[in-house]
Amino acid sequence: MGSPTPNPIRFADVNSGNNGIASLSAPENGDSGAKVVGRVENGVADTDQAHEDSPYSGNTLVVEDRPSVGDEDLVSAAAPLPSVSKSNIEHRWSDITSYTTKKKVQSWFQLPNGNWELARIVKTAGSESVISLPDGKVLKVNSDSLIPANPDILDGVDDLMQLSYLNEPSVLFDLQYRYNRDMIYTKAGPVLVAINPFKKVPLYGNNYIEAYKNKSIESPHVYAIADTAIREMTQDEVNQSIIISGESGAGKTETAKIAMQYLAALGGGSGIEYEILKTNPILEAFGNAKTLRNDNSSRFGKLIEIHFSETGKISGAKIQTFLLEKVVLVTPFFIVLCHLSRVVQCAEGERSYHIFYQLCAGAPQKLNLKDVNEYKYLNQSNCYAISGVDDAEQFHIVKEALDIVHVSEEDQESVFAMLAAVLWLGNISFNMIDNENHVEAVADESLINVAQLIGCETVDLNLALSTRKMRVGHDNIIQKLTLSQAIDTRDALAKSIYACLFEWLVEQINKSLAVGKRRTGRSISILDIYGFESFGRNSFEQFCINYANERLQQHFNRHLFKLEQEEYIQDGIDWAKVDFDDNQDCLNLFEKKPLGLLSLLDEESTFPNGTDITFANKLKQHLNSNPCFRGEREKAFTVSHFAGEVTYDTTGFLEKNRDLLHLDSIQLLSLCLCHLPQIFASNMLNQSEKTVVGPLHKAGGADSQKLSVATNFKSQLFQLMQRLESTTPHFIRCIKPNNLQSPGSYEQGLVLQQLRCCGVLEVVRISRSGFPSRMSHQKFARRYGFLLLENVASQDPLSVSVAILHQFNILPEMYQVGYTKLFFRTGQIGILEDTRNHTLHGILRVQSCFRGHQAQRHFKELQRGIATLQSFVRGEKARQEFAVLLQRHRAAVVIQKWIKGRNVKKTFKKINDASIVIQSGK
Ligand SMILES: Nc1ncnc2c1ncn2[C@@H]1O[C@H](COP(=O)(O)OP(=O)(O)OP(=O)(O)O)[C@@H](O)[C@H]1O
Repeated sequence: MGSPTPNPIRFADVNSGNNGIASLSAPENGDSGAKVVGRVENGVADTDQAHEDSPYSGNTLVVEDRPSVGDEDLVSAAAPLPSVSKSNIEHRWSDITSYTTKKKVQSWFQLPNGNWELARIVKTAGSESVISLPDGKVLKVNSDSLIPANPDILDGVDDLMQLSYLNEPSVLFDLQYRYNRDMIYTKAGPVLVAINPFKKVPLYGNNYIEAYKNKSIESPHVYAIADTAIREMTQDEVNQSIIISGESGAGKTETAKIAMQYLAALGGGSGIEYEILKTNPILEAFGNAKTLRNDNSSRFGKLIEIHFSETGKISGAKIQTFLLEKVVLVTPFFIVLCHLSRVVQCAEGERSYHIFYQLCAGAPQKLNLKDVNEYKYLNQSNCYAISGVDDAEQFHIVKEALDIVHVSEEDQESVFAMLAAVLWLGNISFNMIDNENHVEAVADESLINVAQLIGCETVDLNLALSTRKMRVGHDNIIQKLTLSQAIDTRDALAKSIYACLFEWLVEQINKSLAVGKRRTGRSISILDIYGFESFGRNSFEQFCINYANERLQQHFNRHLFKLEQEEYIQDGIDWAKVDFDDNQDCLNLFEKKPLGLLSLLDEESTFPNGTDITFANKLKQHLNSNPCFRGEREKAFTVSHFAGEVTYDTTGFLEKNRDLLHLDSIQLLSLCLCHLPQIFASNMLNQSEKTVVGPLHKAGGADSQKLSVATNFKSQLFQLMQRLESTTPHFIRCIKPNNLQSPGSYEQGLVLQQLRCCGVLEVVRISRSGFPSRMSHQKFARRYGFLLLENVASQDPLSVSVAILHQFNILPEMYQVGYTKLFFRTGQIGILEDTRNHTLHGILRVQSCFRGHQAQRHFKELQRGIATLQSFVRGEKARQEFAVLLQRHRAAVVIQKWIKGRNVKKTFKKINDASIVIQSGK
């Protein structure tokens, strides 16, 4: 757990000698260290959005939608690689061999900062390899520290199962590759992985809903999951569930809303879908708060069951909530796992539930409310506002939503009065009245306001806060409280009022959404539940949450196993060879009676002298031999969960588990004139009566007793699991890419930790232990048939497929031949794929040589032809020119002849004339 530890490896500068090769010593623990992947390219974004109703949804950027990268011809194909990592989790699903180094394929190498870098293997000698990194560094490393990377063609595949090498860095890289291109959804076999973009991405809205409905888009999406759920519900007549998990801020609530949006769009028409969507602002106002991890953190888990009519239209819905932190009240369909300490105190930089701030900003006049910083319950954390959120505006949205779910104006006024009473309760202070530290409440405006708001006398309120009725034998005595007891009582009252109010509101919402008369029993449930938690200090809350996750994980494992099994049986193959790791041992550690964690906790909680230390000792005494348990020093113990080891500090376990209700406070509420406090009191009394016969019942005790928190939690969890068991589940795992809630940043260590915690890597592992790669006979024959040495053109695809398997000596235990498909163990297709690629490369080379040769010959012929042609042309041209010249020459000669003749004639005539003159003697 936790972030990965960097390797203790040394980097040397390439130029600092050693032949330009930096030497690395392998990490001593054999762990290849931290995680990650490079190749970051920025995405962009814009959208019409699914999130308009959440003001907490972060910044908006302009983004282009890009198609998903995928090759339908790609298959899962990994070489048979042994594990390099000695770390527990790595070891279980790594598959690395010397294959990588032998073939000099590109590999992942872990840098000292924990990130993974793509490395090219330059040379391998013995157990060492020389690699070159993208930044030009050349390093000598232990070959075992290299993990094979996938060929480029597999970059960004939309199902992790398509990766040839299913190792952690490859999974991380694939998710990062897609995340950088705003493709936030990726499949991991049957599971959808959703990475929180922390910005609006153009993947939602009516056009997308239409496209998924018409199947014109196939890339992974919450819409696709919701669509499958609707289809399977209608076709198989089986209820469906969409189970969304992830850590705080990972995007569960947004994902649940996106799924609801799709269901509402497809099953809408009656108008009830609008009401269902409008429950979100109410639940968020009362159940969400700003925490350091998320500005809009749901402090409760919820199950929304959406019912459908025969015609596929939504006919109603029912909401169950699971508030975080401790069970206060339990009804058949309602777990309030809520310590609600946030109502009375919250950490620096965090806020209490949104509704308090919204009320102060939106309706101060009506209830004569002061500024938020005037209320002690709100001003201890120095945090009043959330950037980009207008609390007054939100208040109006909540009021509007309350109208829509038919909470009357009068009831709304009462709700706000209860909230104001909680705020004023925090301002009640106490005065010392004797020297035994006994106190009574100061009769100031706070006391008067609370009394007025809940409808009781100030004297009664004072008595309820500063005294406690005790029953000793048959006598009732009144005990005065000390300052700390009075403060505890006041805070407990505030928390109870808030918890009851939340419960009452959910009840009203459920009444309004009540399943229509024409009930078919068909439903789709969306479970938005807190994921596995492991912090520096883990307390009772993490204990309950992780126990719940352990149960959900078992549900998840079994379902996946079942799916695999069904496919194998359908195709008639021997599925008994699939290994399957169950987390039953860990669940036994929690649930076993009488020596399980929960039973021992309950037992110790019943002892008046039981303390957190005696509880821790008891655990160590009885459970030390359990392989899933380890006693730690002092009050701590460690549990080996499916997602890793978690060390719990037992401080506060007993007190939180006992969760006593004070009868005085309940009686006060029952005597109030206002109707809500009366309802709250009767609910609490009913509850305590129902559970009074539990193991914690103390005969004659003064306090109302009930089942322990852990026991209640367990029984509610069983109910929830029973409900989920009867549905076909669809899993969505939300991942938070960074802790800064900032778009574009992808912290590999953080992502890896979550992938492990939410079992995504485990899905991959489970699938790998079966026959994860599968291909139809036709496709297999088409893809690899050309590799066969003999001519198989006339044979059927199955015979061709078998011939291929024989030719490549694939061991019988590595594949199964089904009726329609071939099933392969991990890595087998990789070998074929490699041969196919090499052969294709070879063919390409031969083709290119042949084509080159042909082209050369053709070129030479052309050249010769051109030379001949040129010589003809030139000769003809010369001849023509010569002819012209000759003609001219001849013409010149003729001209010359004539000129010369004429000249001679002229001369002759002159001489002749002269001769005649001379002869005549004149
Ligand atoms: N698909 C999404 N598109 C855009 N923004 C998202 C998306 N999913 C989550 N976000 C952002 O992340 C924030 C936290 O998400 P969300 O409240 O759903 O987390 P969560 O897992 O329910 O946390 P918590 O357990 O604390 O309630 C949202 O307020 C929103 O800004």
